[in-house]
Amino acid sequence: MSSQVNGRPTEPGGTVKDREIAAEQRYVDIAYARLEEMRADAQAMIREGYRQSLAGTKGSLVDRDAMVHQAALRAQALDVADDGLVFGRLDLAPGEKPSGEVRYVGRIGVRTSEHDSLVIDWRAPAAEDFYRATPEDPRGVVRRRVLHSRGHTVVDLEDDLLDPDAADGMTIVGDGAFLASLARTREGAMRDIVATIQREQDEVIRAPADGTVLVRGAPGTGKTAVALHRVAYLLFRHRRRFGSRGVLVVGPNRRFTAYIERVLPSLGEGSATLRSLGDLVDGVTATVHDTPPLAALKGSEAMAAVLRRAVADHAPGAPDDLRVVFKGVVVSLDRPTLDRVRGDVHRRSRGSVNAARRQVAEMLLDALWRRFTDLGGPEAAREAEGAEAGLWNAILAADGLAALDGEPGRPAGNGTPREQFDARVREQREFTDFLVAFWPIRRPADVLRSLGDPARLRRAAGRELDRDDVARLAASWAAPAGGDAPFSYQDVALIDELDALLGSPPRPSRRRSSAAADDPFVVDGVNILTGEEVAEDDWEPEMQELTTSMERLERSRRVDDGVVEERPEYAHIVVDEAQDLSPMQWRMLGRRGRQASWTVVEDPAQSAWEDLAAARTAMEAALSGERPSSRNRRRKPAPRRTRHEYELTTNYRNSTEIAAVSARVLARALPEARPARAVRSSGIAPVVRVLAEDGLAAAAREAAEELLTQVEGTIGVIVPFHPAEAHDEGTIPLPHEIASARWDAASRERLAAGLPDRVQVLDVLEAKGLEFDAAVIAAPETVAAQSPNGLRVLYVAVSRATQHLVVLTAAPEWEGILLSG
Ligand SMILES: Nc1ncnc2c1ncn2[C@@H]1O[C@H](COP(=O)(O)OP(=O)(O)OP(=O)(O)O)[C@@H](O)[C@H]1O
Repeated sequence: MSSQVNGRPTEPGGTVKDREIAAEQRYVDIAYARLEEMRADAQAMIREGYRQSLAGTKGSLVDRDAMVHQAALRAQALDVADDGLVFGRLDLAPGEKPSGEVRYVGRIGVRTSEHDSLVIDWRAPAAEDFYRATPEDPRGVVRRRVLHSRGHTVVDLEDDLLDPDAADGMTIVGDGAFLASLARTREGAMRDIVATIQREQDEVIRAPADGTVLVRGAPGTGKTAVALHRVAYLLFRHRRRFGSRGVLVVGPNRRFTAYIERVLPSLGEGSATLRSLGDLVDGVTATVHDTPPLAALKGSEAMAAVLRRAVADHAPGAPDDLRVVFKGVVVSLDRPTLDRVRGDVHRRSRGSVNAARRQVAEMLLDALWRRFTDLGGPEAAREAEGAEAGLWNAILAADGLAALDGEPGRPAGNGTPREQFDARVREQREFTDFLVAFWPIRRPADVLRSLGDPARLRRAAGRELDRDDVARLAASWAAPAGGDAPFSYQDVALIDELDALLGSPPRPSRRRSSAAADDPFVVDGVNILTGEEVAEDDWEPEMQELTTSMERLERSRRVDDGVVEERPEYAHIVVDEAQDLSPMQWRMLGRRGRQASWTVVEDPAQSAWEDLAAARTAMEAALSGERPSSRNRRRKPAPRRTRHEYELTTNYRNSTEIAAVSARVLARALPEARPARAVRSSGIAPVVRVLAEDGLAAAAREAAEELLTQVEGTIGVIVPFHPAEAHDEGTIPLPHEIASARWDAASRERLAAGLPDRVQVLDVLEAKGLEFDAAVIAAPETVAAQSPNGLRVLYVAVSRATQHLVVLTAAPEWEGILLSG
């Protein structure tokens, strides 16, 4: 970036820069005054909306809803623009206007009451030059000026002279404020970068809205920042398309989503949905990470087939014989027959097991009828009925009473013998009770937990899992004493897969009780075949029309008893840290974006994933809108949608000193990879301390305390991952497992006890995507040995800090590895 310093005093009490700042302040004041008027207009509109609602007609309620909603959005956008409304100015080369046009760029567009532009929205086409112009390609821009403000006050300026030949008498001021802004203190939450978006970043932000935008870049190159600004851009430019069907932003974990959650609102966008991979399924929350080997197992696509078989197994507690009586004949189905019925239903029911109870009822009746005819059918029934009537008549005669009416064995009622059979069997409570127990409505989370039973998991394992796999998986889902096993991030994708296999139960709806009064499948007010609630006559359909759009949305996403009623689909999905998604997680995302366009940002060098190729195949399937299927695993690749690929090359996070350390780790992890270019030197050398293994935790705390006196912002203490996975007795833990066992939750809590909030103690997997002013890395040797891609995990850890890096190791060779390569 070219800039010239020019701060010479010109007159008493002021510099050139002061004068320029004062001039810009006058303009900014005018823009704020107009913003205030626009705010007053929006408030007036909200009041008008409520006034109309008092008129009370149905039509006016709908109008009110729309008007208040629009006005509230507007008021919200105007509020976020309040801080740093104007941040850029472009002076264009003389063209139609002899002195050249001046454009101001800001967080939102502001026009005068006569509709002349005062400030251009940063996402508008006219603002593009602000981010794209360079001295090599000035695009008609002579001078680009960045205004740094605090609240409504302009505090600094920085100019780039892009076309010196056209800069006739123009003042150029600046002192590297951009680089200075990179060194600013981090406050624990990510901030927007609208004022300083760089050209290569802007190209990604404004990339075409269709197909897939794939962005790669090393740590700190702004991938996350760019992805979020792209969301704001897409919602601004294609509001109708993306605003109505929604944009989903997915991050790796909750710590990360908390870190980035302020960026979109600060850009005036509250409408995108931000979720971590652990919260994508309504009603389920991941609270733990699996160890890398267990995550690899749970995340592999083979689990799709395992889960399909698990769903086809009998439900826990399902009865294994059915007995009904027809005309005195006991007809029963044994376990093998019931298994056959179950298998047939699963083969025929397409993707909605929970909705298949009607089919089950029909197939059970078929099987019962076959069994009945095998037993002699109507003939046997006649005989049985005859014997029964004979017995009764004998009893009656003994009491001196008349014999029973009717001929034994004659069909009672109408219809064919089969129809009569069906009607009689259906009426029997034994049959309906059996149906409910044999084919219960199953909740995905329960099915997953049921696989904590090794015998059940073994039945589902097929060739996909060996004995060891079964034991490890079952142990992770088995209920510990006093509760349920917590769900992990990978479990959530499995639950979503199960949800897709089970399908929603038939939608509860209401109908008139009179229609259902004599229906034998209505048990306790619910039709057990359709799931319909049979209501009394108090249902008022007109009430539905009085709900607002928000209430309708709420209801459509309602979670009913743990069964996800409706999985939302989005128009655009942003996936951050995409290199770490497992195939099963890609399948989960794919279900939410079959028609979506995508922005995928990743750094393969930071991937903890072992089988990246399998994850790539699953990613391609998700991006192409392919319907994932476990039956048809050798699927034809779907036609690829348009793809735009970008690479970001400048590291805005790390000082050059820290970047050198991370480049050394990268060279070991992936010798062929290229590190990004860091642009800011801090003069602060990274530190490596060699200590005894058992002194590492105490040293980490000491280092954090020391750093508290050196930086004003955040400090991350990044420790090895603690293996939560249960070990079989007799298994000898590997040395790194012994070492990492020191970093369990209790020791981490001890480490953090009493330290201020700006110190965070977290494990290497949680550190992904985060940023701190100072980072303390404990035991790099353990991190590197913990998983096959441990060096890449370490690469993530050492690239988190902006200013200070302190590494504590018990392995002396790591001093050389990190400091001299
Ligand atoms: N153009 C820019 N102007 C100012 N700051 C920027 C710019 N681009 C990026 N940054 C800052 O650099 C830091 C790193 O950005 P970000 O977290 O988006 O990088 P990343 O590529 O996603 O990193 P990682 O791969 O480690 O997750 C953030 O503090 C971000 O605000």
